Amino acid sequence: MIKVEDLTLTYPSGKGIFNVDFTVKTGGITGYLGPNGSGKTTTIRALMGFMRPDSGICSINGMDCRTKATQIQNILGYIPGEISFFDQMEGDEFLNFMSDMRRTKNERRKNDLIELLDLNPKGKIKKFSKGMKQKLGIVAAFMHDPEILVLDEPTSGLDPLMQNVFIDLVMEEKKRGKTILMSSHMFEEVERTCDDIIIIKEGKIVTESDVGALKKALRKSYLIRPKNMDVGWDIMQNKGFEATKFAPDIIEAYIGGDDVDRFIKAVAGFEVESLDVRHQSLEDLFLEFYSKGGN
Ligand SMILES: Nc1ncnc2c1ncn2[C@@H]1O[C@H](COP(=O)(O)OP(=O)(O)OP(=O)(O)O)[C@@H](O)[C@H]1O
Repeated sequence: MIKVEDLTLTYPSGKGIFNVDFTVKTGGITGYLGPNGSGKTTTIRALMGFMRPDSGICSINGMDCRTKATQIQNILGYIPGEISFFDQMEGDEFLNFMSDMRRTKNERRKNDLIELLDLNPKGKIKKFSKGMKQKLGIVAAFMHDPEILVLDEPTSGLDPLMQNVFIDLVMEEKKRGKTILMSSHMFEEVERTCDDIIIIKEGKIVTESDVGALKKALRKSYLIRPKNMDVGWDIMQNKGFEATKFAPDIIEAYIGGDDVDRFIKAVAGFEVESLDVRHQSLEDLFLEFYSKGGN
């Protein structure tokens, strides 16, 4: 279990994270989303024990991330947001170095991951492309088969094919009962893999929900192109529907499931050139949270 309790960590500039509080339950996978500079990496740095919080505690499987960082390393796989390796090392040398440091050797799993990601780990890391470095980071994080995974934008730099391979890998780990916290800007990857979603903005959590509940909150809207915009607009307003002007000649009306009949009767009251249904996607909802701070 990953537990972050009332965590505040401020930089001298006053930026940072404030009273951040969440739990990733054992066997669960939580997506950690937020705009650039919102505090995802800062939270993860505290979880890794790299930074001392001003207040609050974070723990992994009951071990304090500050004082038990070494013990935690043995059960943890971590992909940093910006991967910086020992550039002079060869890729496979780096993987051996990591295994030696953790005192774990699982050659078979390491080789399976290398094959899965289609990585050639030979050659100096400084000559690796961004995607190759990311793959090397993934192998290093997963090769000791850790029970906890903390992944900071794990698919950045991967091509779409590899992003899919990675998502499948994460799903496989989830089936095997791993506990995963994953920061991301990729809505699709979060939607496909996560049980729970946390959105952070300006250092504060603005929403925390399970994906099922978020999906239930998705609204349906209708795009109506009236023959006469003024007439259509007035009728929608007078009948009290929540509507916006999607385009100069198109009205977007947001209609709850129990209001459809009333809506159809209202639309029958004016001449309509076209009517389309628009399903709000999770991505639309996330973007709303990003821009408004969530409500
Ligand atoms: N080492 C640092 N020293 C001072 N300020 C920092 C430091 N690292 C981050 N910050 C500031 O803290 C805030 C949170 O940054 P953080 O890197 O945690 O955001 P993030 O959500 O991971 O962003 P991104 O999506 O861009 O990776 C930002 O305003 C950033 O400028």
